[in-house]
Parts: sequence; structure tokens; C-alpha cells
Amino acid sequence: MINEFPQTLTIAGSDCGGGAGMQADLKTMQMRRVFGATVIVAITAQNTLGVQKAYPLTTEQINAQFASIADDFRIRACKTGMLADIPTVQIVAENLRRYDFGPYVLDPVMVAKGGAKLLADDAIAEVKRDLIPLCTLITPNLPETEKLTGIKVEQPEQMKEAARQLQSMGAKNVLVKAGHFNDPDYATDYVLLADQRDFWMKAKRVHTKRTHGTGDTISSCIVAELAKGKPIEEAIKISKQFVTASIANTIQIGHGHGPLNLWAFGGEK
Ligand SMILES: Nc1ncnc2c1ncn2[C@@H]1O[C@H](COP(=O)(O)OP(=O)(O)O)[C@@H](O)[C@H]1O
Ligand SMILES: Cc1ncc(COP(=O)(O)O)c(N)n1
Repeated sequence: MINEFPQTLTIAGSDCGGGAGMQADLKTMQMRRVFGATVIVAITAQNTLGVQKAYPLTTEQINAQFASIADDFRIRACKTGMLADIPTVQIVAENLRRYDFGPYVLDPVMVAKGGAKLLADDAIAEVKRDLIPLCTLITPNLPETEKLTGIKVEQPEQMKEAARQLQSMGAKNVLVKAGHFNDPDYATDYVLLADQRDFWMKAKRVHTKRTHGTGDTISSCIVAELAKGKPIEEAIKISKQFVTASIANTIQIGHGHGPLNLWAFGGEK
């Protein structure tokens, strides 16, 4: 059993365009040499120009997928992405309490790069109450950080303050992502660990519109590294390098917010 291949799970929405959501998660997991399974909670019709339609799945459909995964696989780490609405958040929380899928990375996806809402406003309170206390790591971008904490983030100091607040809400480790930060030169994320150590992760900002799926990519890379047994600090640092390389080495796909080059950083034997 000890030698079983590392297995991971993404609980997320499907992006038929292949650049974000569970598709980005699976591709990232594959690159990082772990096995990826999925619980799909919503189907979106989207491309690099935006989200044209979104269809949440039923509670029964979601429960059935969780049961199939739990009956057969030994999931070592998992994540959630797009969760759509209150019933979905509630059923996902119930299943995460029922089954042990190892460390849980909560990417509190709210709005797509093109502006479409991927989480109903009234479900934010549910995410705070039901999911934050369950997570090993939360990975909000700046708009999500502001919605979850009520802190307007304009200075690096406010990223720290918000991270402390997310910890006091029950998140063990916090990664505040700075893709939306107003710094033309660098994308500098902030990490606050459970043991209170903290650090900044600075990367050159790439001036590109091709950033579809950046959040999904960094969070699923962290899940992959955790599943292989890496300590959380190392898992987060490798994942920042992985996403930076994926953004910097552009590939030309679609006419809007194009997907990342997930081959750029390379895999691991
Ligand atoms: N233009 C960019 N250049 C370099 N790094 C970026 C850029 N945009 C985002 N990132 C990085 O990508 C990761 C995802 O961040 P972000 O885009 O804020 O997440 P989300 O997709 O959830 O909005 C972070 O590590 C962030 O610093
Ligand atoms: C199904 C799904 N999940 C997540 C995102 C967020 O990705 P991004 O913010 O990069 O558009 C998305 N667009 N679609």
C-alpha cells in the first residue's frame, strides 16, 4: 500500500475551453507526475473570450462522484475550485467531512478573468463557515481576499493583515496571490504558514493577457507536491515557479485571455 502511486482529487467546474477549471488542474497534476481524479460540480461553456453558460450539477450527481472516488482510490491531497452556489458548497463540505482525502487546498474561485461570476454572492458566507475551517491552505486572489475579509488590499501590509484574518477564520496556511496587485514590475505573493512563519514570493510580472487559469494552476500544483509528500513551504515555492514559467512562455491559443503553457516548467520523475 505504501508504494501506491500518488493520487489527487480536484473538486471543481469543467472549462470546455481547456484552460482553467478542472482541465487546468488535471493537466498540471499530469505534468507534476501524480494521478488526478475529478469531482465535477458544474459544467461551463467557456473559451478565452469568456463564460457563455454555466450549469451546476445536482447534489445527487455530486454525491455519486464522491462515493465512486472514495470507494476505490486513496486520495493523498485534494482541492476545490469553482463551487457555483450554496447547495454545492454545502454538499462539498459534507463530503470533505465524510471522507479523508488528505491535505485540502481551498481555491475560493469567485469571478473568471473575463468577469463572469463563478460563485453566487450569497454563497461566500457559506465558504467562510463551512470550508475555511476544513482547509490546510487557502489561496485567494486579491478580489477574493477582499470579499472574504472585508480588508481593501492596496498595500503589501494589507495582504499580511488579511492573511492573519483568514487564519483566525480557521485556515491553517494562507497564500495571498498578487496577480491583481497594482505593481507593473512584479507579481509578489504572500504566504503565512500555520507555524506563523511567513514569506514573500516575488516573480517578474509578465505583460500578457494570457493568464487564463493561473489560480487553478498554482493551487493544483501545490496539491500535486503535497501528494508526493513535500512539506507545504516547498510545495508552495515550487508551484510559484511552475506558474511563473507557464505564464512567461506564452502559447498562442484563442482570441482573449489565453491559457498557460503548462509544459514550460517541466515535470518531475
Ligand atoms: N502577469 C503575471 N505575471 C507573473 N505572474 C502572475 C501574473 N498574473 C498572475 N501571476 C501569478 O499567478 C498566480 C495566480 O495569481 P492570480 O492571477 O492572482 O490568481 P487568480 O487566477 O485566482 O486570479 C500568482 O502566483 C500570481 O502572482
Ligand atoms: C470552471 C472554471 N473554474 C475556474 C475558473 C477561473 O479561472 P480564471 O480566473 O483564470 O479565469 C474558470 N474560468 N472556470
